[in-house]
This record gives sequence, C-alpha cells and structure tokens, in this order.
Amino acid sequence: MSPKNVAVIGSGNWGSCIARICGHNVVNQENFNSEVRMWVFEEMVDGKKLTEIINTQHENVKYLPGIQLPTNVVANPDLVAVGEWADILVFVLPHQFLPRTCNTLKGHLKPGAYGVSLIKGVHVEEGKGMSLLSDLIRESLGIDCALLMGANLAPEVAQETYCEATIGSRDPAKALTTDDEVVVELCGALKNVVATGAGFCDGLGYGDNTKAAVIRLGLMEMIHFIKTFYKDRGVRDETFFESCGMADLVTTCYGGRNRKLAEAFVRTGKPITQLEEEMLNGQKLQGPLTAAEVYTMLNERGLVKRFPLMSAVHLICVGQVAPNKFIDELREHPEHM
Ligand SMILES: NC(=O)C1=CN([C@@H]2O[C@H](COP(=O)(O)OP(=O)(O)OC[C@H]3O[C@@H](n4cnc5c(N)ncnc54)[C@H](O)[C@@H]3O)[C@@H](O)[C@H]2O)C=CC1
Ligand SMILES: O=C(CO)COP(=O)(O)O
Repeated sequence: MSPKNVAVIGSGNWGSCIARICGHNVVNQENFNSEVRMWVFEEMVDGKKLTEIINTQHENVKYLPGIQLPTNVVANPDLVAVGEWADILVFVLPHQFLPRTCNTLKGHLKPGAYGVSLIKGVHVEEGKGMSLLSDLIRESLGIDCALLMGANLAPEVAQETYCEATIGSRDPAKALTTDDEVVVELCGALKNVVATGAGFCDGLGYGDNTKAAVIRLGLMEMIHFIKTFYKDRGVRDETFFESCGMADLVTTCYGGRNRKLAEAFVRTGKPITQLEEEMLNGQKLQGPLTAAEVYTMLNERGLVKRFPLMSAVHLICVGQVAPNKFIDELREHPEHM
C-alpha cells in the first residue's frame, strides 16, 4: 500500500493547530507521506503572502501566532492542487465557506480519498431545510467523511495541554470512539449557539448559577433538537456525555470566542460583525450564524417556542430582542413544564 497523503483544508486558528498535529504525527510513519499540505485562503500580511510567510517562518503569524509549525507542513494557495494530491482531506475552515470550497474541489479528488470534518456548523438553505456539513462533503464530493469534535480550544491544544476529543464514523475502520456521527457533529455546531447565550449572561453581569442554568437548558435544547430532526440516524444519549457534548459545551461557554464576543456585544452595544472585525483579527465566529440557520429551521417548522434559548440568541444577535430580555425568555422554558 502506498503511503497516504494528508491535506488540511483550512488554515485558521484551529486549522493551523491541526496541521501542526498532523505534521508531527506523520513523521516516521510508513503508512503516511511525511509531507502535510495545508490549503491556505491566500491573503497579504504586512505586504507578504501568508503562504510564503508560513513556508519560510513556519508559523501562521496571523491565525496561530507564537506557535511553531513543523517544517513538513507546507502551505499551498491552490485548493484544486491540494485536493488532487490528497488521500485524506481534513476539513477545518469556518462553516460558511464550506459550500464554495466543495464546489471548487468537486471532480478533482482521487478515487478512494476520504474526509474528516472538524467544522462546527450546519448548512441551511431557506425552504430546503438543514443538512449536516459532513453530508454536504459526502454528497458533493462523493467521498466518505468522519468527524472529529470535542472540547478543543485551539490556543490550548497548540500548547499541548491535556484534552480529549471524540471521533465519529460509521466505518469501523475509521471510528476510534463512536459511530454516532450525527450527535458528534451537531453537538459541535449547536454548542456555539449556547456559548453565545452564555456570553450574554456574562455581559449582563449574572453569576455562575444563571450561567449554569443557561448551559443546562442549552444542552437540553441541543438534545431535543437533534432528536427532533435526526432520530432516524441512530442518536444515542451517551454520546452527549462524550467530549463532543457536555465537555465542549462547558469549555466554549467559559473560554471560547463566541462567549467573549457575545459578552462584548452586550457591554458595548456594537454589532457582532463590527466586534468580529475589531477583536478577532480575521478569525470567524460560528455561533451567531448558526443561531440564524437554526432559527430559520425552527421558524419554518413552527418550533420557535419549543427552543426559546436558541431562538432568543438569534433574535438578540440581530437586534430584534434586547439583550436584557434574554433571561426572561427562559423563565417559562418547556424543560420546566
Ligand atoms: N478555533 C478553535 O478553537 C476551534 C475551532 N473549531 C471549528 O473549526 C472551524 C475552523 O475554525 P478556525 O480554524 O478556528 O478558523 P478561524 O476562525 O481562525 O477563521 C479564519 C480562517 O478563515 C479563512 N477564510 C477567510 N475567508 C475565507 C474564504 N472566503 N474562504 C475560505 N476561507 C476563508 C481564513 O483564511 C482563515 O484560515 C470552525 O467551524 C470552528 O468552529 C473547532 C474547534 C476549536
Ligand atoms: O469549538 C471550540 C472549542 O472546542 C471553539 O469555540 P469558539 O469558536 O467559541 O472559540
């Protein structure tokens, strides 16, 4: 069997961190090519191409500054060239860019190539409903796709502190932890909405009890949402207690970017898009966008009242509900009835 080529499709905060890990992991492994290619959405940083900076300084100075990348991680701005070369494609980019990325890759992958998605989000088209991002990858590219999700704030993972992750796959040859891939993927997507709510709590000055209630109600809505829309795909309760579930929810509600910006949104009154530009230096928030996508689904199906937390997060983000009404929206939560 010839050694497999690993490509990382994405080069943001998490993308660069994962490329670093892949780079270390393939060294001296006879089953893998010792070079890892990382597709970079090209941009200029201080007058230089980001790919050139990464390939000479071995650091993604914009999205993962201060962390050395192994020299066998090679940045490449040509998505099709990276896709044609790869046997394993690690998808790790902000979810809003996935449809266009798949369209570009379509028809260019090797036979037998497969994907692993680390992307937290969903794909919703008005009037057409919701699809999993992994299904988008599977269907548009004609490849199998596993998932890797978990309590994994990139800056901490890059520092190599102890953490866990959950790998989901229907194919037992690739599934190290669970075949319950729908729960693995959707927990990763939906916790970003709850984390936005947790940030509102912090911005409003509530204490830990209130935030714990938001986290718990958020988890209950996540479970109910997944069971409502995907019960025919083998949803199991125990998966919610894996790293992809409870643990990721907790870490994001305390240490994530969604929490941080939601707090600033309440404190400053500035629009989320403006705060994203001011505070994240090109990194992208997934929570408010996912909240809008989830709301579209819930609204089309008359389910807004059954999911008051996720709905309120969206309505607050778009300015239709005042942030200080957030907790009022939860007082008659269906979980309390
Ligand atoms: N950062 C983290 O701690 C973690 C992130 N994730 C998830 O991983 C996914 C990727 O997140 P990050 O790597 O942190 O990204 P990021 O938040 O750092 O986003 C910046 C990336 O988006 C790219 N980008 C900007 N415009 C683009 C376009 N038009 N087309 C394609 N790419 C474009 C930039 O080039 C850059 O690579 C997200 O779904 C996120 O929720 C999952 C676990 C941890
Ligand atoms: O998914 C994450 C941690 O597992 C990162 O969350 P944020 O995007 O809120 O930083």
